[in-house]
Amino acid sequence: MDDTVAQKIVVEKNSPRGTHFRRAGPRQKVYFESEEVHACIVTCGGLCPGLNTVIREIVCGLYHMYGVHKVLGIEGGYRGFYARNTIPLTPKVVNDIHKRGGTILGTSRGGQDTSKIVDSIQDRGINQVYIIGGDGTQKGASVIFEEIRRRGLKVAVAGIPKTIDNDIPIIDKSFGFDTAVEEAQRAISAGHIESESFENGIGLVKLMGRYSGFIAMYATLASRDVDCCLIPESPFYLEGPGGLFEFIEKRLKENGHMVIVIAEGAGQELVSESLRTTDQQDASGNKLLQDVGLCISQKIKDHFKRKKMVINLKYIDPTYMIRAVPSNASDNVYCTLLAQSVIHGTMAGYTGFIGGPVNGRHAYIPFHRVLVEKQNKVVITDRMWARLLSSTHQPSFMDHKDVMEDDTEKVGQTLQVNGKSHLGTTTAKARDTESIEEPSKPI
Ligand SMILES: Nc1ncnc2c1ncn2[C@@H]1O[C@H](COP(=O)(O)OP(=O)(O)OP(=O)(O)O)[C@@H](O)[C@H]1O
Ligand SMILES: O=P(O)(O)OC[C@H]1O[C@](O)(CO)[C@@H](O)[C@@H]1O
Repeated sequence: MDDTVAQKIVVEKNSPRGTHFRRAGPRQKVYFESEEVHACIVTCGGLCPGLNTVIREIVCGLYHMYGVHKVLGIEGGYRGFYARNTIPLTPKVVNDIHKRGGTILGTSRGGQDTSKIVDSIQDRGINQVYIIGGDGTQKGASVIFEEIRRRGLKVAVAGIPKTIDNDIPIIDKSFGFDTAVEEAQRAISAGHIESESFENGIGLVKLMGRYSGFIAMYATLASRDVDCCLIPESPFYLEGPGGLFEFIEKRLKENGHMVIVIAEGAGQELVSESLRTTDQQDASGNKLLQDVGLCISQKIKDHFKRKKMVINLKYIDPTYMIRAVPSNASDNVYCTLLAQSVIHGTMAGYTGFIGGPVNGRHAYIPFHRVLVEKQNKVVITDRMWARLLSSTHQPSFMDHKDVMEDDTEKVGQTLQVNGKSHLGTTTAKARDTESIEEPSKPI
């Protein structure tokens, strides 16, 4: 391991930075030293509350804590490295950006040409690259890191995980998630008010969550207005005993109205063949999902029409309203911690890692560790889902399908779900900070 890029500075034992680094051992008492740090920041993938806050804190942290004055913003995602302009970022430029949603840099999907990206990094004399984005983005970051290593460049690459769906593995939580849950409640509240105001009113609210139902689950638990929450991890069925239609009839009879929350990736198998376009992908190769909310709305309407029962169903899709809002107070604090932790890691000479909290402690996790892990998902035999079921009293739909097999380690644990016992599984993910390997130093 060559530390030529690092200048050895002994950190004051009692300084906050000293405390921060002591946890991970003496090698971290080494700061990044090149002639001059020249950093760049890029955001890729979908929007997420808090993107601007992270950008702001990287710029201000580098400037104020490390005297770094050269920070470039790459416009429009990965392709911006070679196809767009750059924006010089200073504390003055970014001062107020955390109050706005979106990203001042712009973002995109697709357009990952590693060779051209690294050429651009090399040509511009950049020696620190901060990459903010979801799992696709971090795969791209890992490839960029490998190419930089192959070329023998003294450039640090650091990833800041972003996904509103909260499905990045290993880390405790992704930024923007709290804000998304809070904003989702506004939509749920609208659905509740609409449903209450009409005879047999049904508010159907679609929330984000392509493969994991965290937003739907937490928004349901937080709001208490939801009668039924449907997520990708919990298959459900419509007709017959224990099915969704039967439950809707029961709730309408009892209360005269109800609210259903559905995550965008739930019940995709119920979307009719004609609507399904399995081969369609976005520019990054992600499968495009059909609007399950619209589809289920129609199926509910058809069902009650057949039964000659009048219902008033209001479908609410707040997807982009939720993603586009500025981050709330707790996410702003969290974004600050994330950004500072990552720049400390990079200035300490680390590269090829994503930064994030693991069991409440900030960790630097090598790209290869994150990329081999499966997406974080709601475990429907875990306590949180059981809590939701007992809060909504919805059917578990477990009569119909067996509990989804999860390839995480199974721990014998019996849970009461809808009055029935089920063998529980808990996620035994690599959550132990000690087990996380050290990321590399720039060569
Ligand atoms: N396997 C991969 N290898 C290299 N680059 C990738 C890979 N997958 C995605 N990318 C690139 O990463 C960028 C973002 O990817 P993607 O659109 O999948 O969003 P994401 O980072 O997963 O965020 P979100 O959670 O919002 O979907 C794109 O520019 C895409 O080309
Ligand atoms: O419409 P876009 O911008 O491609 O993004 C949609 C996707 O992005 C996410 O918000 C984050 O991955 C998903 O929940 C959603 O399916």
